[in-house]
Amino acid sequence: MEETLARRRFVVGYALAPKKKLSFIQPSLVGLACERGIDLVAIDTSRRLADQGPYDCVLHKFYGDDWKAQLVDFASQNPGVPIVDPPLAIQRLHNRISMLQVVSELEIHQERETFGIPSQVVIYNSSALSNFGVIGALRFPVIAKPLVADGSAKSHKMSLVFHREALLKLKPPLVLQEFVNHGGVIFKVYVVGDYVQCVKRKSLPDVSEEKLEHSMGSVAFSQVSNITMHNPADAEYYKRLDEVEMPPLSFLTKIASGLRRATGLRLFNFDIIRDVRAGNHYLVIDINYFPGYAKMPFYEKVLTDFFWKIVHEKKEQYTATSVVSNNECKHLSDNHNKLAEDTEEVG
Ligand SMILES: Nc1ncnc2c1ncn2[C@@H]1O[C@H](COP(=O)(O)OP(=O)(O)OP(=O)(O)O)[C@@H](O)[C@H]1O
Ligand SMILES: O=P(O)(O)O[C@H]1[C@H](OP(=O)(O)O)[C@@H](OP(=O)(O)O)[C@@H](O)[C@@H](O)[C@@H]1OP(=O)(O)O
Ligand SMILES: [Mg+2]
Ligand SMILES: [Mg+2]
Repeated sequence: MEETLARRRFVVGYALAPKKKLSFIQPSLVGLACERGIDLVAIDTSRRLADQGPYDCVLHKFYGDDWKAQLVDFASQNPGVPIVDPPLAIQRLHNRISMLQVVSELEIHQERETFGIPSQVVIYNSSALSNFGVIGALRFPVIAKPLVADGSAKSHKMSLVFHREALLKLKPPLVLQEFVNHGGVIFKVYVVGDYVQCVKRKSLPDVSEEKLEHSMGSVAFSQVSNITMHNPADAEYYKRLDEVEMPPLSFLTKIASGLRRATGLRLFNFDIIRDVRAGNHYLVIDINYFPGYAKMPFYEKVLTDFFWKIVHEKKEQYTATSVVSNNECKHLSDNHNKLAEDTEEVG
């Protein structure tokens, strides 16, 4: 028997929204995983999950009560198959208060660096926006963020608010979080199981006392740090960004492991900024489930290694039986390439 035929293959079933599928399921990832014996197979979310498979792992960024019930049903029938990640664990990130609560609870020992979260208050109704007892302790400017962070476009719509009066036009429920000057650079820390990688991204510029005094009302913005295409007009900024020192990886790894343990999540990133007033104090401002990994250097290898570990941890209980040779991996990758091109032409 040929060696390739004798090798056991594994199936990772994925349930992702169309946009996420397009960005994450790249031919380069599908091809590499295939070479390592792992087939990435789309789950048909219009059919019962428990009727599909067999899978060695279920990967998902998909929401709703029906989907949660499907996962529970699937888990009861396939107790050995890991679900990445459990809906209950993900849910904690859908509220910007419970999301950061977990950071405040971490106990990490690091010689030089310290970390925390910005001061913030939660506002459930409009009357609280004019209640000095509620907002009196906040220092302006503040960022108003929707309380819910469920991945909808609405949940990313924010405003930088310079003065108390400008709060009145905001629509609760929201979180008012103190804006911390951080040199216009944000660090995005990608976590994939026990792997951690940090990248620098553009952020909002610092607000000086003078600017605060002369600024009126508020400024709306959305997903500033998601810009990967550099505008040539910003050449000077990106030159400076290149030179910005990263936080020590050992420090970020400790935070990442702490968050992994506390939340039970394996796929997430967190945004962290360095307070310009105290060069070694950091603030975690956001945590995202299953972020845009395709923007992370070497994502194919990192994710393939992760899938490999997950399916091998469970290999005693395997049920999937598909057998594909390396030549077929090439076909699979080519087909995905074709699919991606077709989709691009359509879109
Ligand atoms: N407390 C803060 N102090 C300074 N800047 C902040 C603060 N909170 C947010 N920002 C800036 O606003 C941006 C958006 O905030 P945040 O990351 O909370 O939003 P998001 O929509 O959840 O982002 P993502 O696209 O990463 O999910 C940050 O990337 C950062 O540039
Ligand atoms: O769109 P991208 O692939 O870039 O990924 C973004 C991801 O969108 P998607 O899951 O719809 O793809 C966002 O998730 P939701 O909050 O909207 O759920 C959020 O995690 C962003 O932080 C990600 O960007 P990154 O932080 O990695 O730069
Ligand atoms: Mg963010
Ligand atoms: Mg976010």
